[in-house]
Amino acid sequence: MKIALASDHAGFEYKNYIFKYLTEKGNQIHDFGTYSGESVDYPEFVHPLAIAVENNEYDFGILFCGSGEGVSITANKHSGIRCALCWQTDIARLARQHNNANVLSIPARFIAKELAREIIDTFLSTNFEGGRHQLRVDKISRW
Ligand SMILES: O=C(CO)[C@H](O)[C@H](O)[C@H](O)COP(=O)(O)O
Repeated sequence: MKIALASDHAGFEYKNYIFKYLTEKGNQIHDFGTYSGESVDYPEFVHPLAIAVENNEYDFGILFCGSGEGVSITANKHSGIRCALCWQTDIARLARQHNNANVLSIPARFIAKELAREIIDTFLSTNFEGGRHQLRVDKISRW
């Protein structure tokens, strides 16, 4: 799978951990930054990832910040992005099954790295159910 990653400083450590994990599993990963723990502004890293995912250059995007909120709010400004903030595996599963989410947001300051990994595995391995959910997803951007 082709997966794009991005974070701010608060999500930097988790992004690096997940980059290594997903690369070792055989995925093609692109890191849109940030590239250090120095304080940065998350929109600068989220917008380029969102544009690339929207252009189908990647199968999915995964974002990391302290609460997961800022990166999620930013990503969802792009009409082709459905970014889901997930702190439990069941929420990640439903984000794919019901919402066809194409970007996942991880609250790095609120969950353990191991749980983040499980959430990401669930998100990437769950398919969209379509059907009644497709009608709803279509109405998100066509209102
Ligand atoms: O956008 C956020 C808050 O909803 C993210 O959690 C950021 O990572 C956070 O705002 C960064 O805070 P900091 O005090 O500048 O490290």
